[in-house]
Order: sequence, then C-alpha cells, then structure tokens
Amino acid sequence: TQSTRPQRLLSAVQKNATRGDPCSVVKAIDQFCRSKEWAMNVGDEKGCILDSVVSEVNPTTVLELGTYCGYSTVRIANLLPPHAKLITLEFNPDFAAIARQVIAWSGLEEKVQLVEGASGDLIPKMKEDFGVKTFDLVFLDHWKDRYLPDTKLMEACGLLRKGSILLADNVICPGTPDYLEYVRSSPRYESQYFKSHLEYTKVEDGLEKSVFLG
Ligand SMILES: O=C(NCCc1nnc(-c2ccc3[nH]cnc3c2)[nH]1)c1cc(-c2ccc(F)cc2)cc(O)c1O
Ligand SMILES: [Mg+2]
Repeated sequence: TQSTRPQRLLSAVQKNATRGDPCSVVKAIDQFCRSKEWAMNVGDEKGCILDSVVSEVNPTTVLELGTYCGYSTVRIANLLPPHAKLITLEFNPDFAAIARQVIAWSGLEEKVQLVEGASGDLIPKMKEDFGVKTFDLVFLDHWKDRYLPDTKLMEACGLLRKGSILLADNVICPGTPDYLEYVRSSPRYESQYFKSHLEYTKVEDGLEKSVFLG
C-alpha cells in the first residue's frame, strides 16, 4: 500500500535527525519539505517568529490547535521552561499517530500532551479533564474556519486571562478573514501582524499575535 505524506515525513525524521535532538528534527522536516515534498508545517521562516513569541511569553501552559505532524509542537516544546506543559489538539487520527512519533523522536514527550478530537468538543473540557486554569499562549493552526468559533469558545470557558497571547498561523494564506476582523476590531484584543511567507514558498502569509485584555 502507498505511504502517505506524513509517513514519508516521519521516515525522513527517523533517517536524518538525531533521537533526542529537537533542533535536528525541525531541520530534517524543513529539509524534507524544501527538497522533497511541500507539507503544511508552519516552516522555518514563520517558525522563527513563533520561536521569538514563545521565548518572549515564556509560557507555563500552552494550547496548540492543529498538531498535524508535530513540527510546531516540537518547536514550541523545545523552548518551554521545565514543568511547563503544551497541550496539542489533533482531529485526524493518522496525523496524530505520526505526530506522536515525531514528538517522541525529539525527546520532548514529557512536555507534550497530544489529545485526539475536535477542538469544539475538547476546549470545554480543558479545565475539568486536563486541569488547566488559563492558557498563557494559544497557537492556532487548525482548520481556518475554526479559529473564530474556538476563540469565542475559549473566552466563554474562561480559558483566557488578562495578557493571554493568541498567535494565529495562515491569516493571509489560506486566510482567516472573520478571525482577523474580530481580533483587530474587538476592544478586548490588541493585535499585531507579522508579515512573512507561506511555508517553503514566496507566497505572502503571516502570523497575527493578539493579546487578550480581559
Ligand atoms: O489546513 C491547514 N492546517 C490545518 C490542518 C489541520 N491539522 N489538524 C487540524 C485540525 C482540525 C480541526 C481540529 N479540531 C481539533 N483539532 C483539530 C485539528 N487541521 C493549513 C493549510 C495550509 C495550506 C496553504 C496553502 C495551500 F495551497 C494549501 C494548504 C497551510 C497551513 O499552514 C495550514 O496550517
Ligand atoms: Mg499553518
């Protein structure tokens, strides 16, 4: 049977990256996506912006929406202080299975909890089932039409506190117009656009960083 792109990406990690070395896992995926097959990881260019935001926030509790193969999961987890936790939600079981192996290869499984399921179902369970109070940082990188409803859901569930940071991928390509309009016009958010490019291409894309004001 034919392999899938996530399976080929995992093979490239297992072949080219050193077990327990997160940076080599990130490099191996970027090299695979630049030289062999494009894949929808946040990538190296936007990844540097992600790294700088994570380092600045220095979060204790992070939520990632949309794990895919675990590329941004590894980038974020690699920068977390000891005892910090990253919860990442993935809807697609095939993506989740690959991501678990990529995260394990990087040696960061202690810092990461990958949960399979729909964000709309899981977000309301964060407090009770996952012992979360509020999130210091949320990285939105899942279905683009879920960014806005899930942000409103996080507000409603009391998962955001004054100063919580939302960082959203793909606000230009594929685009999240309703989400952008919301965080840029709402008095409850202070937003900033980081212009970049769609991973591994010259197409414009960017990250939107929004501070929840409470
Ligand atoms: O669709 C994307 N990302 C989403 C995958 C995903 N992976 N997991 C989910 C999920 C969806 C519900 C969920 N509910 C709970 N977890 C969930 C996870 N969605 C995506 C697409 C592109 C892209 C750009 C240009 C093109 F020509 C084609 C494609 C670029 C990107 O950077 C992306 O992130
Ligand atoms: Mg993305």
